[in-house]
Amino acid sequence: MQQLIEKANVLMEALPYIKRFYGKTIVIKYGGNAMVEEPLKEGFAKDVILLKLIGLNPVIVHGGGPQIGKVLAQMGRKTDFVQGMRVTDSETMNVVEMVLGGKVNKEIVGNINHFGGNAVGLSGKDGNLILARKLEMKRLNPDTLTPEIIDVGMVGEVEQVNPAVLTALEQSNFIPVIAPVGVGRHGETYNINADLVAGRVAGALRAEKLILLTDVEGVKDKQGRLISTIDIAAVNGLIEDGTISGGMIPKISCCVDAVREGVQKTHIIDGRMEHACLLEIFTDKGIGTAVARFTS
Ligand SMILES: Nc1ncnc2c1ncn2[C@@H]1O[C@H](COP(=O)(O)OP(=O)(O)O)[C@@H](O)[C@H]1O
Ligand SMILES: CC(=O)N[C@@H](CCC(=O)OP(=O)(O)O)C(=O)O
Repeated sequence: MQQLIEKANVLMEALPYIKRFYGKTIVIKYGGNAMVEEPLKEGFAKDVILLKLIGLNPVIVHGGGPQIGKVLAQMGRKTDFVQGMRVTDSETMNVVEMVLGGKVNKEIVGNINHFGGNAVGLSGKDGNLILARKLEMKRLNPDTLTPEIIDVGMVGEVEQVNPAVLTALEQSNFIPVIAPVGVGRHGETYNINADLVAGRVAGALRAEKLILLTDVEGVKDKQGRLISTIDIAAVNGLIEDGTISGGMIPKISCCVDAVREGVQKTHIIDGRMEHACLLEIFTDKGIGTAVARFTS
């Protein structure tokens, strides 16, 4: 009997959050282990279905870097990364589009639909969702110490998000699953980092939340302890003093951009944990690191 009451208490803990987030958009960047391990894949699909059925509006943006890397390796092609971006020539672009828009996207859509949801896969080309331009990447020349532009090929940055197709899908109760491929003004195809796409989609939709699933607990301090909240005003300092480095820099920067565009709260959470999204959204403590405007 006690156990049953505890179950009811757990459900009741979610009540104020369901009320608060009812009808609101939650953008989730799906990637890392959560997209590889079977129980986590199933758990994620079910979490998304639950969110939709209780009246939230989940929008999924997925990654797939390791999956692209695997196919390129099988083809005997090597890839280079510059500042976390895959150098993308036209043949690599074809593989990226095939893997992200094909296999990876359809597997996620298939899983959500298999467990009872109603997902639709799309890339940034569909409905002109993600208008992109070539990313101008700069670095300091180590010999001359002058800034120079490095050509990373068909790597794009988001110029504009046109959310009409997402609004139409929401009105028909579909769950959109977006591959991070963009289209240029002349119809060219761009490979875009998935975190950046998720941040801009969340901004364009004025989402209530942006959740980035990664393979660490969240943002950690120099002693390796989880930082549970970060004000956007503190982010630059944490980068400058070396607390935040490497792959965490683009992640937290995209959280800051999303907050500036009107997203209420962003979260970097551990996708290795089962039901990570539900634990973040529906519990008092939440998990991972919340990045937002905590002071006015
Ligand atoms: N302060 C920090 N807290 C947590 N991780 C950090 C921090 N600074 C750098 N990192 C690095 O950032 C990585 C996450 O970025 P990345 O590997 O690009 O994630 P993903 O593959 O999920 O997109 C962590 O594995 C860690 O090595
Ligand atoms: C330009 C660029 O690097 N694009 C990424 C797109 C996929 C991605 O971002 O996947 P993850 O989130 O799994 O890293 C790539 O080619 O790997």
